[in-house]
Amino acid sequence: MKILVINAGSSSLKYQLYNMEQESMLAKGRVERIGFESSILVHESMGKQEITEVSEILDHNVAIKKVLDMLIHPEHGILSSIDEINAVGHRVVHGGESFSSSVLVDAEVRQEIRKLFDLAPLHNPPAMMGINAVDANLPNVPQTAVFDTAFHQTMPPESYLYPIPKVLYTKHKIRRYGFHGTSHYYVSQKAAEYLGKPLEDLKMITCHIGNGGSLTAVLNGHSFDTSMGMTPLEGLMMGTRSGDIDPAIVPFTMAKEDLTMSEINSMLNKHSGLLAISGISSDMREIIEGVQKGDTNAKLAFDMYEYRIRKYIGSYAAAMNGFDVMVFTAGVGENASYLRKAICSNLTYFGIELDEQANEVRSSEIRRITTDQSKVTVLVVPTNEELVIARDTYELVKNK
Ligand SMILES: Nc1ncnc2c1ncn2[C@@H]1O[C@H](COP(=O)(O)OP(=O)(O)O)[C@@H](O)[C@H]1O
Ligand SMILES: CC(=O)OP(=O)(O)O
Ligand SMILES: [Mg+2]
Repeated sequence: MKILVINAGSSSLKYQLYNMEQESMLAKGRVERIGFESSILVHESMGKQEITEVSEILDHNVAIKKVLDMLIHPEHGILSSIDEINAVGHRVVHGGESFSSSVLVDAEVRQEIRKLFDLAPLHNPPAMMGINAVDANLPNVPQTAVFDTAFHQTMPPESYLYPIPKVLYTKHKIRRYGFHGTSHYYVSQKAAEYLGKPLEDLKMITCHIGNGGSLTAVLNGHSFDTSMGMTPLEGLMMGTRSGDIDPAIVPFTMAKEDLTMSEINSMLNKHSGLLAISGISSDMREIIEGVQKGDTNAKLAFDMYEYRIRKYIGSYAAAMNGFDVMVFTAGVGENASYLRKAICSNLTYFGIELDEQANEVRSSEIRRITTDQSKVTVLVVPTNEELVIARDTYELVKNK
């Protein structure tokens, strides 16, 4: 069975094609700058050369059409016909309280995803566009929705409620949902498997640090608390997102700077975080380069970023009354040994003893970066959200 996995963003679309019998990836790629004149499609079929195509891709419908054309391209493709695609799985960021597991997309599911546009204006509309685009181009193929929020539906009310009037929860569902759940789920499973211990017996902190970042306290295999909130803005300092700030800053700044709601939203989501403090970039690679060159703004940005991660680790240690395992994952977590070292070197109170040599190893494999004596085991676990989406999709469609 062949499954296409789609992760649609507002102006981008990432995809992977899987053969589920072997769980092997057949092709992957991304479309960037959808809606612009010069959109970019980067495609790679396994065993063939990567190809980059620049053209005008005005919407997600055209993007999907281009991806399908590329999959059957005589030179760069991997399929002889698009009829070989048996199902399509979508990453849907916000599932609200309606979904605690992945589902087949039907009319009801569509309506629920649409209802959640309000809560995830940057993420759910493009996912819906992706679903509609697949409908238009592959009308008879079953589609599934895999939610970032699903794994976090096990959080207890003391974790997910905000201390504000309760009517806001009952009326508008204002609460913590948490995101990157597919990744937190995957890496926690992998970590337990690697250590040969039942996940149910472990207290784990998973650190998904990419462009967006979140930490999760995984208690006995379930999400107990997580740093992102009603939206993916809360929690850690991120590439361009502020993370936690005093909520009073919002009305204060709106008044002082005469900003609209959409302007303040854009400021906190797109013009804050590493980018704002460093004045250089939202990309951790460039921040670390800046630090190493002696740039003081880059250093301040790095220190704030690291300190805020460490504070969350401390609070989740308190939340679970200790922890046995900590996992680093996603673009920054998997690659930035410099950041991992800064974090771990300042957590010796918890009995973390970094193995500096192991920390510097570059690999795409799961690995331990603490010594044998370390009280807490720290691992680097490459995440694979697309594989989880493919597996869930396979489970949902295989007997249909
Ligand atoms: N070698 C590296 N060192 C430090 N940071 C890196 C490295 N490689 C990638 N990154 C960081 O990973 C981030 C992207 O992470 P990723 O998980 O792919 O994000 P997203 O899925 O949110 O787009 C980049 O912004 C970059 O800062
Ligand atoms: C939910 C979220 O923040 O996703 P990403 O990290 O991909 O932006
Ligand atoms: Mg990501």
